Amino acid sequence: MSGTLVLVRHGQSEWNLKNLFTGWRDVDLTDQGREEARAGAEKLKARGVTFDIAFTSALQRAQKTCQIILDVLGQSGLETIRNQALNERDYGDLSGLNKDDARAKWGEEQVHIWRRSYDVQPPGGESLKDTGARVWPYYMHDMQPHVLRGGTVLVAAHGNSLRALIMALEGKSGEEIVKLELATGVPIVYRLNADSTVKSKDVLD
Ligand SMILES: O=C(O)[C@H](O)COP(=O)(O)O
Repeated sequence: MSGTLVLVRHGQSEWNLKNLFTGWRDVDLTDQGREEARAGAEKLKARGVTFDIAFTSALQRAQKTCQIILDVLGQSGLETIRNQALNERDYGDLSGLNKDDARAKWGEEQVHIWRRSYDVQPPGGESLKDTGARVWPYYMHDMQPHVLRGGTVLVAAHGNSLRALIMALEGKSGEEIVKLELATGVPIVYRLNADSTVKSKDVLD
C-alpha cells in the first residue's frame, strides 16, 4: 500500500512582504498570502484530493494556510496536529532584520550561505541540518506512518522546515539542497512506495 504526502509552504507573510528574516517570529499572512493558500487549495480540489489528517507548525502563518486549504476542500474540521518541530528554521540574531540590509552589511555570499547552505548556522540560529534534526524524527514517528498506511497527509509548514524534509524524502545531498527554493502556497504532491521511497512528485504551480 502506498499513500500521499502533500507539502505546502505557507502563503506570503507580512514579513515576506517586508523582506525581513522571520524564523520563529509569529507573523500573520498578508491578503496575497491568503489568496495563494486558496489558489493552492483549488489545485488540490481540481485533482480530487482530500486529506485524512493534517500537520502544521506552532506558527500562525502555517496554521492559517492549513485551515484555508481545509476550508476550500470542505474539510474544515479535519484532525490537525500542530507541532513546533515543523516550525521555520530559527534565524537567531537575523530575525527581524531586512534581507537587503543584511547583504549590505555582511555581503551577498555570506547571507546566501546563511540562507541556503546545509550546515552553516546563522548567528544564534539553526542551520538546515539543525532544522532537519527536529523535522526528520517528527516525520518518521508522527507523519510517515499515516502515509504508509495508505493515507493522504497534508503538511502546511515553512520554506526551510520543508526543505529539510524534502532533503530526506528525496535523498538530496547538502550541495543539492542549496539550489532548492519553495514558492509560497504551491502544493507539492508526493506519492510514496510501501518502502517509504518516493514513487512520484508533482508540483502544482
Ligand atoms: O524565515 C524567513 O525569513 C522565511 O520564511 C524564509 O526565509 P529564507 O528564504 O531566507 O530562508
